[in-house]
Amino acid sequence: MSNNELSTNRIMARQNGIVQPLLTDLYQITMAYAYWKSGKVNDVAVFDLFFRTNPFQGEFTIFAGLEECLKFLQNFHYSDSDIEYLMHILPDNIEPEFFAYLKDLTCKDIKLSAIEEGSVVFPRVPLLRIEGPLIIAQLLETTLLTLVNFASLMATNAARYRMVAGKNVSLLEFGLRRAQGPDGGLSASKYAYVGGFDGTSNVLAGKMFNIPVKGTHAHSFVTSFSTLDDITSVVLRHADTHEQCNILELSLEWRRRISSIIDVSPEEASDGELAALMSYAIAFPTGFLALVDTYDVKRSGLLNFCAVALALNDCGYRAVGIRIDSGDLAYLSVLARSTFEQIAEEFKLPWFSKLTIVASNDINEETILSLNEQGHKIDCFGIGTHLVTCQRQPALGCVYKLVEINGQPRIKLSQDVGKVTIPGHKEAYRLFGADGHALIDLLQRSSEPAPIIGQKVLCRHPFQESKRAYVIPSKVEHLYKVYWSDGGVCISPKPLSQVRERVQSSLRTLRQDIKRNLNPTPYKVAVSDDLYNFIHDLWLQNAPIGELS
Ligand SMILES: Nc1ncnc2c1ncn2[C@@H]1O[C@H](COP(=O)(O)OP(=O)(O)OP(=O)(O)O)[C@@H](O)[C@H]1O
Ligand SMILES: O=P(O)(O)OC[C@H]1O[C@H](OP(=O)(O)OP(=O)(O)O)[C@H](O)[C@@H]1O
Ligand SMILES: O=C(O)c1cccnc1
Ligand SMILES: [Mg+2]
Repeated sequence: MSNNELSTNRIMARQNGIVQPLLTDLYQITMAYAYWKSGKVNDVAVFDLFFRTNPFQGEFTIFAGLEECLKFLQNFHYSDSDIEYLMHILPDNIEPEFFAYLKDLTCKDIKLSAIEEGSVVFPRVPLLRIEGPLIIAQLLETTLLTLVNFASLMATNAARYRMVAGKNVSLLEFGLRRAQGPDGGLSASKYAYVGGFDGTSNVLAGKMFNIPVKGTHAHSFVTSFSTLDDITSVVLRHADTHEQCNILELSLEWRRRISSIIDVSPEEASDGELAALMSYAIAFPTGFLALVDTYDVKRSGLLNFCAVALALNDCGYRAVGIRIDSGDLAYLSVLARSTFEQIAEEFKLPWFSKLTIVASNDINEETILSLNEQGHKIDCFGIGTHLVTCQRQPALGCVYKLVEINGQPRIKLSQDVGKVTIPGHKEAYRLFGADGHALIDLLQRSSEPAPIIGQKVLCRHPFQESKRAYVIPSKVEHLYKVYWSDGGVCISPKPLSQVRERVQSSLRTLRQDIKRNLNPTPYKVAVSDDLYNFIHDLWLQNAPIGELS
């Protein structure tokens, strides 16, 4: 086995067990029977998978889910129990030979071309092109859509959070408890990472996808302690000397000493909270990151945290930081940072001023933008609900449309021009300007020669005759590669970390005005002159001529 095959096997090894041929809509199977019955077994189809509108009122989308689509093709097979179940639910008149046909079905005759996973993509440009026997290509529709739609929506959402947060802030995904069920939660963690998050609290996602797992602790850990008597073990060995340190005595002493600096009386601070933080510090002396908003950040949490952090320092350990999960996150983060700076200055501990401040609590894109405007000192956002449920737009509208059958183009007409499909077997090219930015995506008929660097190309709006422009590309990127043919994967999927890097490098090719949050400029998607005429001839051929009476 070659290295390439080995790495393909490693990456392709795991897929969520519910992704299987029956994870589809019933109509795919009933259509398959009707196709089979009407002698269409040898028909060859081309389907395009694309979306019509970018999500989140934005002007770009991140394409994700390709690796899972390839795993699905690789594993596509109806088991005996699948066939039994289908026999049970389909009408009695279904011919038994159809089930024998299904039993042997695999994706060996399918060819899948796709844009690279992690790329920025735009409306109407197919993300996937599926060619092969009509019946099997049809049977793939729903599963491919469910694998691409949520993955791309999540990756786009995460990339948008990354853009507003900036590259110096760390982003953690905390959404499992709020996600659309266990599968939604698992996919959300995976594609949040692809979109630019740094880690997840979801342990299974960490194991399955090799994503860094991170976290702090919950309020329950603090509220489970009521008094200082609740702490049974107070001893921590010094990191270097291994001498025993009494964390309780040290923390109480520090709390008394720093209370005047912070201007909070130790009597106001919660002893239960101090007991909890000391216990956490003893359990994780090298990873002490404490939740400080259980009672009152200013009057209790910060004082208790700093006392325990200084006690840990006496034992040779450096605390990591705090998490704030309620209140005014701008104000409280600034307050926390200035407290850390005061202590750093007073006790000549420069690292204390750099302690990490994590913020969480119903954060969304707008909250981050607003916090940026106000000024804050947050190093890390922990984000759950809005991220994983894509609350601002809960679905991406990818569709799967037949564009060619047995070499003949197919068009789906609609009163809504935006919904008319672009027929035929096509290629997509991204044309870049001299400054390195992507200028336009161009769809052409596959029979046309590719655009050439330095040569003028006429780019036309697919439906509005007067909208056209000449483009002289400085670089031309052919967007499709064949990822699956002859029953196997042709290009090894990249590790997730590389797909994540691809997202950022692909986003860098977009002009800033296309990426901005408010009223972004649309990116242009065009068709060649040849494809334009092809669409419109076919449109006229297929649109019935009405009669006025
Ligand atoms: N400075 C800020 N600017 C804008 N939004 C903020 C700021 N600070 C916090 N928020 C957001 O405001 C909301 C505050 O939530 P909420 O009204 O539930 O208050 P809370 O602080 O969680 O109260 P509680 O103590 O009851 O938990 C959250 O969505 C939070 O992300
Ligand atoms: O707010 P999200 O973006 O969804 O982030 C995850 C939230 O989950 C946790 O607590 P949880 O919300 O379960 O309880 P709490 O609101 O009482 O802290 C955590 O403290 C965050 O607040
Ligand atoms: O680790 C955390 O702080 C965390 C994890 C999940 C949800 N909220 C917070
Ligand atoms: Mg909450």
